[in-house]
Amino acid sequence: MAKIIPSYAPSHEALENLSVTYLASDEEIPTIDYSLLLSDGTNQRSIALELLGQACEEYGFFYVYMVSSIYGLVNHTMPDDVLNNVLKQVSNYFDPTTIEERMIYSKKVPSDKILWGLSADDGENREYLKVIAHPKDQASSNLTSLSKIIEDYNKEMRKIVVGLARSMSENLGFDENYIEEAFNMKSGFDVMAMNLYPPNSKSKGDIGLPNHTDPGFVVTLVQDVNGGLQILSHKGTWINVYIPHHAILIQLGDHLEILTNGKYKSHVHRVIVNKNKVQRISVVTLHGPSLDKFIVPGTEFVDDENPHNYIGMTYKESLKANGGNEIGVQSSLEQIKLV
Ligand SMILES: O=C(O)CCC(=O)C(=O)O
Ligand SMILES: [Fe+2]
Repeated sequence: MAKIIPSYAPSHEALENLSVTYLASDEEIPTIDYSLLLSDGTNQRSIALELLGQACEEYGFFYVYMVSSIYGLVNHTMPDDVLNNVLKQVSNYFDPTTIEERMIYSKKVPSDKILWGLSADDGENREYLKVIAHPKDQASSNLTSLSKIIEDYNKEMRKIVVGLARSMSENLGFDENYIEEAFNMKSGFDVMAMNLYPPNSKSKGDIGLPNHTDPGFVVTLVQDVNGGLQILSHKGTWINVYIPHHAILIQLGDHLEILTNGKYKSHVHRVIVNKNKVQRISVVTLHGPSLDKFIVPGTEFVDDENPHNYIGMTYKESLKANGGNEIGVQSSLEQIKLV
């Protein structure tokens, strides 16, 4: 029987241009109907929770999406206009004629609240802007024309992330506040990375963003078009991330892996650029614990069979453990892992 290609997959023409080295499978990635997670005490909620548990334990990534209407609207609580606006405004922000204005944010000193970069080399091809979106007293407010939409978008996204934290806590066998408290999420350190692939100058090579995992609790991602992001699955194969329009991709972060002593894992991912043919915008938020929160595997996840696998440290220390800075939010999992 012929395979039905979902309407949100890229065209054959787009795929033909992709170097063979970076081919990945079009395996479906797990989907979670967010409204069912919120529906109190129903049988459907138990099923949604079970699917979420499987997605976290096996895959480490999934997208939030409405199961009952395959090509329809997505069923999370992010208002459509906020989602449209963030993508549109970020696209405008990366106007090639105003690059010089953005360059003032390229200074890499640890105290920076905002970081801009442009790479066009063998290792990376993207233009990006990283800002602190939460907590308010540390946020990069009023520094760019994007401040208002960033605030609106992050406010909505945080509600979804808190809902996921509660459901995941239940799945792990705890009170629903377990993850929120373990990460002190009320003061959680959220960094938004806005990415343009390839950057306005021509890209050199296929890599948009090299293999990496991300720190934090979870990473949320929205994008304007599909194509480019690939995640390494638990089976050791690369999966193309094709998600429906307006769906939100959730990837588990390093610190959920640390808290659960490896029961839930962050997964390596990368971005491949398509020979400069299609430009893509992604808005990626790394939702972290509060900077001063000490993160260590929960005692409930440690026993004779599962010894302590990670060194405990504050979130702030972990962001600096590989020589990076806070706003850079690079993974330090290699430095934190004991085995
Ligand atoms: O833009 C993407 O598709 C992924 C970006 C990413 O992985 C990141 O910013 O950490
Ligand atoms: Fe990432």
